Amino acid sequence: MAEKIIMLAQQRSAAPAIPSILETPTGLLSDQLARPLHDLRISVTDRCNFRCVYCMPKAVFDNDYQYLPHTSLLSFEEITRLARNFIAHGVEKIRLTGGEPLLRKNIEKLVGMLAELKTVSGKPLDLTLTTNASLLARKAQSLKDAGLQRVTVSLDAIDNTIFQRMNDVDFAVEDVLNGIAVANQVGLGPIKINMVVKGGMNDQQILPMARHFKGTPYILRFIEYMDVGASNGWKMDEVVPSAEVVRRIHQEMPLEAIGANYTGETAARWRYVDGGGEIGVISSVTQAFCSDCSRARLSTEGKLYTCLFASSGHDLRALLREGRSDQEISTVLAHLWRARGDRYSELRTSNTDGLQRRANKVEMSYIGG
Ligand SMILES: Nc1nc2c(ncn2[C@@H]2O[C@H](COP(=O)(O)OP(=O)(O)OP(=O)(O)O)[C@@H](O)[C@H]2O)c(=O)[nH]1
Ligand SMILES: C[S@@+](CC[C@H](N)C(=O)[O-])C[C@H]1O[C@@H](n2cnc3c(N)ncnc32)[C@H](O)[C@@H]1O
Ligand code: SF4
Ligand code: SF4
Repeated sequence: MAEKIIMLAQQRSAAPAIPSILETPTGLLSDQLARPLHDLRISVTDRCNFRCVYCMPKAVFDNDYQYLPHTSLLSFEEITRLARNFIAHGVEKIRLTGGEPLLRKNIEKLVGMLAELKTVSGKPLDLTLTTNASLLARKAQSLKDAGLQRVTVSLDAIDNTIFQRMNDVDFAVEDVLNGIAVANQVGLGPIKINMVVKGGMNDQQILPMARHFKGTPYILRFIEYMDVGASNGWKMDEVVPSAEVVRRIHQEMPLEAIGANYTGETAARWRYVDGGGEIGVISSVTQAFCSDCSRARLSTEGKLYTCLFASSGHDLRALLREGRSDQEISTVLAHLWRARGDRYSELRTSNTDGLQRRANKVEMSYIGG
């Protein structure tokens, strides 16, 4: 397979109409929908110590669940080598995720290795990590020292009973808040707080969460519950549209829309009219943002996925372990990105029933959220 892709890419790049990737001045790529490759999300483990009902429900992720064996995982050296190849094609942001990334042993070492890489234009990477914060208070300082720039923390409720119902392992809100405070103190900000809103589970927490974080340095973002993977039993009627989230908050704490920080940002931004800071809404179900999607995902075992909702990936680990050169790996990446036409969420909007039947969508804990 890899052989075929390399040959195909070489044939293509030999044709006069398509410049070879080595001739591309900045190494920047564009896919079938003219989207650049800008953001690489790396899943460093498929394991987690939470069992969030919308992500790793206990009924599926039980004691018999087969996680990947350690030998399947990419080593830190392999991750860094692939990251360098992605960066050569224009990646400027790397997010470490999972599963719970802070469960990966010596994660600080990987952060240190990635922090040394520079973008094509010579700037430092935007190096960040998404975490449930269970180990954040303990690790924040060493992550900062290793070169991590910022963190995003998931928190689905400010009410302890509701939060514990969401994480399903009795983890306390107070401990997440402590992790956030320590991360902020050591300089891992600006910190974003991600809340997945699942209708009937935690939507009554929209206002309490907004009240809690208003006027703090933290940016709260509400995420529409998505049909990722095949185990969360997703139903459209459990999605609370972002427009409803904004309506509820605006009624009590007036909001106004503000522009995006950058093209392809997942969140639409709103600020409090009274100067109390900003919130974001991530409307991947009701207002899909595929048209600007510049995100590639590297799974725990080294497969490249060009969409969060893909059912298969491309085995980059095999290339590494077969002893391929950086030039060959780079050629494969270029070929795969140029062939990319994914826009699952946009298609879902127009055909929910049909897409629900897509088989074997990968789990978010495996591909990285
Ligand atoms: N459908 C879809 N959802 C996504 C995608 N990327 C992120 N999300 C959702 O948005 C959530 C927030 O993602 P983050 O990684 O915090 O967002 P981000 O926009 O990369 O964050 P910043 O770097 O801080 O701007 C994720 O947990 C997913 O639920 C995507 O490519 N497609
Ligand atoms: C998969 S987790 C991995 C990182 C870390 N364990 C955490 O929870 O922050 C990354 C993000 O994906 C989000 N997520 C997981 N399942 C989701 C779903 N079905 N719909 C929307 N967001 C989801 C989580 O809320 C979290 O913010
Ligand atoms: S959302 Fe994050 S914390 Fe929750 S189960 Fe998934 S990987 Fe774990
Ligand atoms: S559904 Fe796929 S193409 Fe659309 S924004 Fe998400 S990852 Fe990107």
